[in-house]
Amino acid sequence: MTDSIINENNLKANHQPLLSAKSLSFSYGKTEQLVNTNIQAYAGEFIGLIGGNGVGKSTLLQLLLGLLTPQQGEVLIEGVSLNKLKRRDIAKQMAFVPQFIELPFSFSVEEVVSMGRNPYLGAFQLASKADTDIVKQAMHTTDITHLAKRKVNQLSGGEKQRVIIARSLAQQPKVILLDEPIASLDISHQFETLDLIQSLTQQNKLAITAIHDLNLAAQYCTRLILLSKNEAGKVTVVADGKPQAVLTAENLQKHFNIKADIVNTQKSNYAEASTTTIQLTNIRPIKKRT
Ligand SMILES: Nc1ncnc2c1ncn2[C@@H]1O[C@H](COP(=O)(O)OP(=O)(O)OP(=O)(O)O)[C@@H](O)[C@H]1O
Repeated sequence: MTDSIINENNLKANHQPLLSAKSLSFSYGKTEQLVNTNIQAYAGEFIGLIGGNGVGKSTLLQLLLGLLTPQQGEVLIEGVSLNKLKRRDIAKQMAFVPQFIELPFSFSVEEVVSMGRNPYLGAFQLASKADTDIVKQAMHTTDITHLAKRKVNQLSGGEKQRVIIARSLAQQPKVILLDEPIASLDISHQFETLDLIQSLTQQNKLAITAIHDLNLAAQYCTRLILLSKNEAGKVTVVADGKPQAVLTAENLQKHFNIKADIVNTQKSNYAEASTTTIQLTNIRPIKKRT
């Protein structure tokens, strides 16, 4: 067993999960979406939520945030059920970066990032110097200080994405949930955004992101959770672990309908240079029999 695995096991043995989903089942009306879904997620993890289109990744993120209510099961943050927490208390612990960004166009970047402080302010309470400093720091971390006075509707997709991440950082959350944050970004902004999320997890935050690019997921995420149909045809977590344990030939074939050559590699952009992962090359669809 390597040192990193021993450390990880110790970490999990000694700490309760930061966020956990217990036996979640959820239906949209009569349409069953997720069944008996269990997740235990820890501070410092960068978890990629993977699975085909329409499988339920966004739905699961909304359940974890408490924006959707499961018909069965519960979500707990630091052992406390979301049912027992007020919305603003959840917002102090968890922030969300949505798939489609709708920004109030007449606001400046600084004003939008300042909205991240709302859960901490009373109805007519003005922001304190401490609040302003947190907003400045969030803009600095996401490299948007130079955009502070610009109107958000004048920004590019990549810049808007950074504004939303800055707003989520201003919430000072322990957990950041992201729904395909790199989907509309060019390749350099994809790396930039993933680097940023990775640096947050290295500061002990928990990040869970829905992501379609399996190679970027394998390169950046410390753990992958695969949502798909199980043997009984019900959607749930069918694989959960390190990228090399989840992106197996069998899972690629069964849950993504692809074949690929699976190559062992190092996480070149990861703080621990010795961390290994896999890359998929020669990805090809499996031809359906006619
Ligand atoms: N508000 C809703 N009412 C009814 N059905 C919904 C609703 N939102 C999503 N669905 C359905 O639930 C299923 C899961 O959707 P969801 O958006 O969670 O999938 P996803 O894995 O995030 O998909 P994608 O990768 O395409 O973004 C889909 O079949 C979708 O049509």
